[in-house]
Amino acid sequence: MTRHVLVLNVGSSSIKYALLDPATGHRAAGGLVERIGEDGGRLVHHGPGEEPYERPGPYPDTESALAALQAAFAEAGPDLADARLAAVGHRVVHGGDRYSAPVVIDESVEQTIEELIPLAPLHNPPALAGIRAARRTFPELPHVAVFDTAFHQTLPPAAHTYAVPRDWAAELGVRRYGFHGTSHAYVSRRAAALLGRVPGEVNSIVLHLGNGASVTAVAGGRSVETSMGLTPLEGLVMGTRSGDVDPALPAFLARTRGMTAEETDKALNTAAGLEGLCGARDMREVWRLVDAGDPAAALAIDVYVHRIRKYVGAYYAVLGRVDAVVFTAGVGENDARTRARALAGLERLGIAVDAGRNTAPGGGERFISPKDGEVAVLVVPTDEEREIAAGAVQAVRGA
Ligand SMILES: Nc1ncnc2c1ncn2[C@@H]1O[C@H](COP(=O)(O)OP(=O)(O)O)[C@@H](O)[C@H]1O
Ligand SMILES: CC(=O)OP(=O)(O)O
Ligand SMILES: [Mg+2]
Repeated sequence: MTRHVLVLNVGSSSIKYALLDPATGHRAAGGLVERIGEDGGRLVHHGPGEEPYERPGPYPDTESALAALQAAFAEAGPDLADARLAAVGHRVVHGGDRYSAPVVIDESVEQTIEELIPLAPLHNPPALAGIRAARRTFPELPHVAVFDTAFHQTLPPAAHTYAVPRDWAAELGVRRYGFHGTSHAYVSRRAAALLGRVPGEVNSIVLHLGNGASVTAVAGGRSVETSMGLTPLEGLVMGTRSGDVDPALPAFLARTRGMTAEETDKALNTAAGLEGLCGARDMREVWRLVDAGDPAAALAIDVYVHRIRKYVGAYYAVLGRVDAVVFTAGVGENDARTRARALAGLERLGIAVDAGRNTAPGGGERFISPKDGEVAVLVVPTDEEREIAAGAVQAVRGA
């Protein structure tokens, strides 16, 4: 085997992982440890065998989950020694304004990730726990952090500055950072390739619609505007996050319901979005409710697609010229109904979805705009793991 990278995406209760060859993108294995620290913990590993290798937990913590992952490789393959690991690549959501590229992890990088916890309370603590545990599990390997924020370090000041007292920015780092950058970078590059052009010539609007969701305006390969801000709460409607609300809302809730800042923050992150509107966070479930005649679910879809359409129009204005609108992540890649609804009525902007192409079976990279469409509308499956693996190798070479 050529040299591989083990990519870890450690979330609050799960670890997604992949073993891949950064040169070709070939995935030798991958899997998921879910419900870490809860009942019903489970590991599912896809190795060389036909059948997935599954092991029930419990997995009380990140360390035990990583041990299970090592055991899965040992028992179901491929052999990690044969993979001649070049590095372990870690997804880290918040890198502040310190990192615009992947970085080899040392004590000071760990410390920065820790200092940024207040800005990404849901995401940075598990990532840091994962880094610490993985460095103990694989002490001989270089570990590289690849940040969601890095691609957005090109945002111009007019886009990343909030109109608030300026000492908040200087003393506290209050500004827009943007997230999902690894996905936006990869997907915008693939979109340029599908148009047969170099990234520097292409303007695109990338819609990353997963559990978390964000939209980025990419001008000539650089992020110039994005919907997430100081934290991954701002912008689009998400599975459990509100996206944009009036900034006066927390004060209003404090006065009327006595809710603390912490309580409001938690509610807006975990009990809002689709979940808050209709009791379901999974888009497939939301559509099931719509089809069963549930008016709350129908409204949830209306709010979700209205928000997307509003951002597409705004980012059209930011870019001036748009070559492609690109859908990616779980909803963007799989949900033709949401795609069609989100871009409905934008024909005057040259943006249209062809019904036949949009609903044609089969995944992969594809055009869903009409043949003579002015703006290309594309579906590009994201591959954050491949982008992280490539970034890890680049950082190790540069170190
Ligand atoms: N076939 C599908 N139709 C509609 N939504 C889908 C489909 N498959 C996955 N999704 C949605 O994608 C979302 C998860 O996206 P994903 O990119 O996997 O999220 P994350 O990586 O943030 O956990 C869920 O809301 C899920 O319902
Ligand atoms: C930053 C972010 O929202 O990530 P995720 O979509 O994985 O929650
Ligand atoms: Mg995701």
